[in-house]
Amino acid sequence: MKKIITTTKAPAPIGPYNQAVLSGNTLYTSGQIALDPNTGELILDSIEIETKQVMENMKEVLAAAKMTFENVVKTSIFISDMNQFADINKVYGSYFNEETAPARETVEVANLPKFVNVEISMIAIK
Ligand SMILES: C=C(N)C(=O)O
Repeated sequence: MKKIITTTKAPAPIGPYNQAVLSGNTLYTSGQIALDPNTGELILDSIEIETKQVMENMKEVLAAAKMTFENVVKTSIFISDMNQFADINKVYGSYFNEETAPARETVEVANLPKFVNVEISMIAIK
């Protein structure tokens, strides 16, 4: 069974995808970028602020499926510049307990939608 998860508290999709899909007990989220859900504007003031907006968006997507970051088992981080790895890590890490942090990969890519600097997707289990 596939249940589409949507919330107005996170940015609306900017393409042919949903914010998240629940299959059984497993939630697959789309990648979040630093769009402000209220204005539709990008929040790119600094890499820290951008990463925080991504994580806040993701928090709302998880909440729409009645989950929290504690439910997350795997994340994928796409970044435009590996030199920003440490700053992104600092903000990202503040959302998780170090002992129970999810598995993840971080990859540098040539470009991201709307030319943002960071996009994060997650898999969570109920
Ligand atoms: C922002 C996205 N998740 C996308 O364009 O796929």
